[in-house]
Amino acid sequence: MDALRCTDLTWAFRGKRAVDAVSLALQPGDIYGLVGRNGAGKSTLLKMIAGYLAPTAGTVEVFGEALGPCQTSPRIGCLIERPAINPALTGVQNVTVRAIAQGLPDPKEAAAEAVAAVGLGEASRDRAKGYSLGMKQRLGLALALVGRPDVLLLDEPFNGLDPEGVRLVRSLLVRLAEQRGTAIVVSSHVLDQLERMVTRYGVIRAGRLVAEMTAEEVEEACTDYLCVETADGPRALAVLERAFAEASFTVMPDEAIRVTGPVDGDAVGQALLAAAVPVRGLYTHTRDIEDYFVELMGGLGAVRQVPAPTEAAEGGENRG
Ligand SMILES: Nc1ncnc2c1ncn2[C@@H]1O[C@H](COP(=O)(O)OP(=O)(O)OP(=O)(O)O)[C@@H](O)[C@H]1O
Repeated sequence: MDALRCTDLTWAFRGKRAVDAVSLALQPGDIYGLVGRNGAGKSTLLKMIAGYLAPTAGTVEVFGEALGPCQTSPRIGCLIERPAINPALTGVQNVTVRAIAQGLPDPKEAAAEAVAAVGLGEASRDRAKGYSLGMKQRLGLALALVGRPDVLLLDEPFNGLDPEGVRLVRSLLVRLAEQRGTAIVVSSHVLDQLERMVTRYGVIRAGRLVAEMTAEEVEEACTDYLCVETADGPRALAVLERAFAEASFTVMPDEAIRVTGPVDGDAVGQALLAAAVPVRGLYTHTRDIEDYFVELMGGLGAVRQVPAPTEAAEGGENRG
């Protein structure tokens, strides 16, 4: 069963669709990266799923249970825009209040677990009014995590975090997905951070989900060619052309050979070694993921395009 399913989710304001018939589904353990330019509609989409904003049209289901407009689910934890923090309380008190509001059996223990997970440390006993941006962000994450939600919605979770915090949060999210099966939707402009944890991507452009792809598909799309550097270019080329008939080869002015097509680096190395061709270098040239997504946000490449919205969403009434 899907942990989260959105169908034709739409939010229109003064005739403009900030989110336009977005449908997506997450299995337990999925980490879904939402990518899009400023104003593309990522936060608005997350707010509707979280129950902060009533959709103009469309539905949200959590483990098969439909949520009404602006209905929050105890199975969803979220960090969207600025977290609601009481500055007069300490960090751990803020999280305890949230745990009590959720009716958790042992709110203090649940709060302690959440603040420990985000590495708030000693600061958790200080009043939140003195918190830095990064500490507020960690506290916001602890608020999202308390009660061990099955679905996490995180809007720019790396904002304000120092490099250590970024690493901690990233590995925490991967652990939650892998060990607890938490389904996570994460929007971020920090693409190289997303790249290290996301299992699937969704690209939002002008409110529409224009493309979806797996992490493997992105990796493949970002892998341009294999570069072989040898002292004997002509002989290396002859060996490779014989061994890999389906690949294409380009000899560069410095005699390096660029190989594109269905070829594995190890196999190339072994073929050259077997033919006693000395190899000086063998590496895969990859395109920067940021370049890839910038291109994608402006124009589609060879990825699975998401079909246009259904008629029901096109004519949807405001539910809120
Ligand atoms: N309360 C609101 N009233 C009117 N328009 C809004 C409101 N909230 C968002 N919008 C509009 O909806 C569109 C999507 O905004 P949203 O904040 O969801 O984008 P985003 O992808 O999260 O952007 P960013 O990356 O900058 O955070 C924008 O054009 C924005 O101006």
